[in-house]
Amino acid sequence: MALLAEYQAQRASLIGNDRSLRRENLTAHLRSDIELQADRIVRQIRAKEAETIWKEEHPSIPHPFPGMEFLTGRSIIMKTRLFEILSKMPKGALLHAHMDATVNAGYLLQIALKYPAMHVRIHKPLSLDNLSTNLPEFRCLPQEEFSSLQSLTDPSYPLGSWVPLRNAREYFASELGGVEGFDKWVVGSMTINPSEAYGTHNTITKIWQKFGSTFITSTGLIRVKPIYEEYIREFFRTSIEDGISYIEVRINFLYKFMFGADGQENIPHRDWLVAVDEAVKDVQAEMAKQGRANEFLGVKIIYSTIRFITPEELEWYLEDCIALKKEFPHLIAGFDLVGDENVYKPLIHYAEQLLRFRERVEKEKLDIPFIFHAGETLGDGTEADDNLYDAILLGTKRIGHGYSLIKHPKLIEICREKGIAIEVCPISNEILRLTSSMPMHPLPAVLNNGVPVALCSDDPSVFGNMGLTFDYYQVLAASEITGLSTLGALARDSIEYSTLDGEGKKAALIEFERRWTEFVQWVVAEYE
Ligand SMILES: O=c1[nH]cnc2c1ncn2[C@@H]1O[C@H](CO)[C@@H](O)[C@H]1O
Repeated sequence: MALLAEYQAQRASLIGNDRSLRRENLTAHLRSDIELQADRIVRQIRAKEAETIWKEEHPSIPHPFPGMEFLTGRSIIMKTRLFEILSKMPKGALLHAHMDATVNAGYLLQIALKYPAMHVRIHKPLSLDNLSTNLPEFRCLPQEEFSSLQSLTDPSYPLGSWVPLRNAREYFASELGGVEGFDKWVVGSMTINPSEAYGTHNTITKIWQKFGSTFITSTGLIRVKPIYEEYIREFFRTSIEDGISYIEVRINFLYKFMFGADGQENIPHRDWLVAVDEAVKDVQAEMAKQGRANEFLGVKIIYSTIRFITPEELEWYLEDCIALKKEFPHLIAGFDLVGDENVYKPLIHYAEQLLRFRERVEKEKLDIPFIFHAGETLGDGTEADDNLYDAILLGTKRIGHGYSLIKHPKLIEICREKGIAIEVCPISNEILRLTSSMPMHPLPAVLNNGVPVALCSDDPSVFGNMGLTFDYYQVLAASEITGLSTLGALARDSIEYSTLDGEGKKAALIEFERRWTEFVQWVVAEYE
């Protein structure tokens, strides 16, 4: 018996020692009694739901489990109490999202339908068999080019001709579902559905083909000034409703102009920034009117372009970024290169331009850190994986995705010591087929090696993970140890590792603590 008692003591000590290194326990001393109580309640609810709703039969979801494939499990997630709780949780900052993929696709279509200048065309006849691959192309036309065609689907439709969006919708063939069929077709072209992610496109290469096509379609609608203005307001409002109080959003500046309401493609980048500035002010004013001013602390932009351009072209974008920073110092937070790392150019391809940019930025005392996507791959020693070396050597402030970081002990050490936070996008990684479900995601390994992490949604309109609640849910549901306190630590880190400056960051952290306390009190009052 003494033998076993001694073993038990050793066991408890080892577990205690190991657990003490986990992220949430590094700040355990800061936890209030009420937070501990809320954390315990949430654990009980999670355990109960794992045994009930996640074990029940659901029509068309044969083998549910917590942390399962998001697109299949989404309807179950939304019925859980855990989801209800997390949707009320203050999330801190959203540090990784692509602007073009932040507003519900159906809502975007509704905005676009207000503009008679918006047209649509196709190049192949539409049929029930090709609805998911025969994609709509949208464009805002100048008045003199408006078309009077009625239908995209009539046999007399001249393929490749523009049809006013409203007509195309109203006269969409009834065999293809009429108006409702049109909406489904358009929304389907801007989103990924479960049979694509887990069936027809179930490889990284194939899902990226589908994923890339959603941007081609949605950009046609979004890159129109009046639509953009409404779009970004909706993004900010829905984020706030989800408990996000500050945003660093990546805007893709690849196209040099946006279309104006008059159908002319002549709106330069500086006007895109003016639009963001105005939207932030308007939404802040709305919030102030509701007595909720402190729930929305603002938005910054991570200037992005796509990693298929030439190094010479990159020079233009870097100059453009510097010019915008000088005119809008409060808006430009950093610089990034985006797009599929597995197929496009690695960072090393642009090293010379990036190094010169860094030197120049330092000399002119401009604050434009690199905030690079890197290691969003399953590769081990591939160019995409090696991007992690270059991102770190080039001085990246944070790493977007860093999915393959876990294979690099030295880089983990550097991230931990230098405080390079990883923007982890759990649902994005699963839908883009890096992992088949949350229990297989490397997040706990990264986190428990002391690397700071901010949870992010990446492309919520394409994946259906609007806000941050779904990503937090997947992380919480897939663990036995991660608790509400861990999520609180992650939310706090999203502010800590943002580009907010000293005073701004301090204020944001104070406000977060106020909301966090209110939240844990609510959990206890409501669910005890
Ligand atoms: O997870 C991602 N990794 C890399 N690039 C991405 C990701 N999500 C979106 N984009 C890229 O951002 C652009 C839209 O602004 C798109 O070109 C898309 O490929």
